[in-house]
Amino acid sequence: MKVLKNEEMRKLDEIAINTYKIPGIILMENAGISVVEEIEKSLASKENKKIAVISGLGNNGGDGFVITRHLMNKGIQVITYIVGDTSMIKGDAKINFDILEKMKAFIVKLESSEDIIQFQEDLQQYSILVDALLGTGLQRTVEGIMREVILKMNASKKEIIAVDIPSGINGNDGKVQGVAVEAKKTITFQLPKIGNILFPGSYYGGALLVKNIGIPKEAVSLIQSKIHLITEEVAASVLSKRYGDTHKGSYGRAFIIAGSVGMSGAAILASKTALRCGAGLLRTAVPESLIPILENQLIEGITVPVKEMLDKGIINYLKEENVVAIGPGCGRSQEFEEILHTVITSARLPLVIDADGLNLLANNIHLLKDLKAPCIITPHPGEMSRLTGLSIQEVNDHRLEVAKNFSEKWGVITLLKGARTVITDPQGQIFINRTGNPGMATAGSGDVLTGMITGLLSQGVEPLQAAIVSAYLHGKAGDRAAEELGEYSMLAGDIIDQVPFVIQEIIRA
Ligand SMILES: NC(=O)C1=CN([C@@H]2O[C@H](COP(=O)(O)OP(=O)(O)OC[C@H]3O[C@@H](n4cnc5c(N)ncnc54)[C@H](OP(=O)(O)O)[C@@H]3O)[C@@H](O)[C@H]2O)[C@@H](O)CC1
Ligand SMILES: Nc1ncnc2c1ncn2[C@@H]1O[C@H](COP(=O)(O)OP(=O)(O)O)[C@@H](O)[C@H]1O
Ligand SMILES: [K+]
Repeated sequence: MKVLKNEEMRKLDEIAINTYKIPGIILMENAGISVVEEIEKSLASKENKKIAVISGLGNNGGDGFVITRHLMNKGIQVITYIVGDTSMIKGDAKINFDILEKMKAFIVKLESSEDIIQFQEDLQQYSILVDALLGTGLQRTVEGIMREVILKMNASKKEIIAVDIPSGINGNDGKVQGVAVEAKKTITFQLPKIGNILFPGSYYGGALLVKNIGIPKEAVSLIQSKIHLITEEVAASVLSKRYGDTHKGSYGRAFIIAGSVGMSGAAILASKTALRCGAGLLRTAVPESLIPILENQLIEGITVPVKEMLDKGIINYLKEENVVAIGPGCGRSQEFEEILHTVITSARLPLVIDADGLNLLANNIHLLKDLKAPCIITPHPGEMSRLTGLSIQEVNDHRLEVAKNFSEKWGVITLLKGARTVITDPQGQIFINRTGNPGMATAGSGDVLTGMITGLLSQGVEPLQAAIVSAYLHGKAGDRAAEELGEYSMLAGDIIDQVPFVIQEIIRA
């Protein structure tokens, strides 16, 4: 699903209105009605049915006027607050404002500090507040009366439903422009905006619902956005049912180079996951001293000593494999550095580089120019900072751009981990993942992700798809683990335990 910037959403509205001749007021009507449906759902469980719709002067406020009208028609008690000088309302919003006046709707204007004192008192009587102050037209830091109104709405602790995007959140990047509404749910129109998806905007928005407002599919296809939200349908298109007449060889051979003394767990986690994600055959190369531990923990996989790889020739050793992953828990030994160097510059099979593999790479980033095969790197922000020389703060502040620039510069698929993992390719495409939770911020969960990507690549899944689907699957398995065990207690191994159920769920859907 495409994710839009404010300007792109405006362009889409324009195409619908100018090319497809759908009057803007119809789009506004549909937008308002779609929010009313959600208000009714929230209202069903409440005794107090009184609602406040809090509108601005733009089209987001216009949606609010439509919402008021429909709630009135349904016999629901509703009061509209308007922030600012109502003589400034124009266009479709003005038409809807005039209708409300004719309907003798209860309208309160908020223009001064005294009005705010009364507003704060009033808020206690409502069951739901509808936030229709600012949408994709947010231009600058929110100040003055508008800021006061938002602060009072938040302080009221009432359930807030946001129209399109929580007011104060920048649709282009999810950042708070001074202050923002904290909503329980947000109904966004036609397609999500970046600010609905990325943090902190996503946190402020609560549950996100995307509602169609009648813009034709063809119009959507005219918008050239390169940013996509990863959906279950994408995962389902990759994780198809297996064909009956297949065998172990049909699902490929995966090779994982991982582990060091004190970090055998990383090798085990990645390996187990690759098998759970369907790899036909798996070999894991670890330092010799770890072999007994792996043999004990991973009976389905084959374990080989790293030294044997070096003795027999790294490339020769990998010639039957379909994918090689390097890095989880491998430390920064010279042996691994040599393997990484050779694999990057000479191996002709898909490559996944994670964790210490990335730390080793950071010392010698130019090796990537000699890649002979598709490569996926899976840094967390700390590793990305080492790879790029940017600070962690800079990486986190510009997650999409940082990952995109890295992919374009080095010709790799970049999977930048964290809350809202971002995947980018050398063509400038950006995919954002919404699954997952803070319970996954636990040692080893990154190793599980590497195992997933490796398992899918072994089965011939295209590298970009493997990265996208793994991020989705990983987060979804993490969400199930959090549901069962809680975010505090879940461990990386618990994510693996959920993988079979998640895959089955996706295949059956
Ligand atoms: N046909 C369509 O296009 C459809 C659009 N739809 C809806 O329209 C929304 C976009 O509407 P929009 O473009 O009118 O902008 P909107 O979010 O209402 O904000 C503009 C107003 O806010 C003000 N303002 C800005 N920043 C401010 C600040 N920091 N602090 C204070 N004020 C600030 C700005 O004032 P000005 O800058 O002019 O002084 C102006 O008054 C979109 O999110 C969706 O809900 C749907 O109905 C579907 C059809
Ligand atoms: N708050 C969060 N929301 C969603 N996913 C998260 C969150 N915190 C961590 N994760 C995911 O957990 C994984 C952690 O990986 P990583 O930092 O490499 O851990 P480790 O090195 O311990 O294995 C990543 O896939 C990351 O996206
Ligand atoms: K809003």
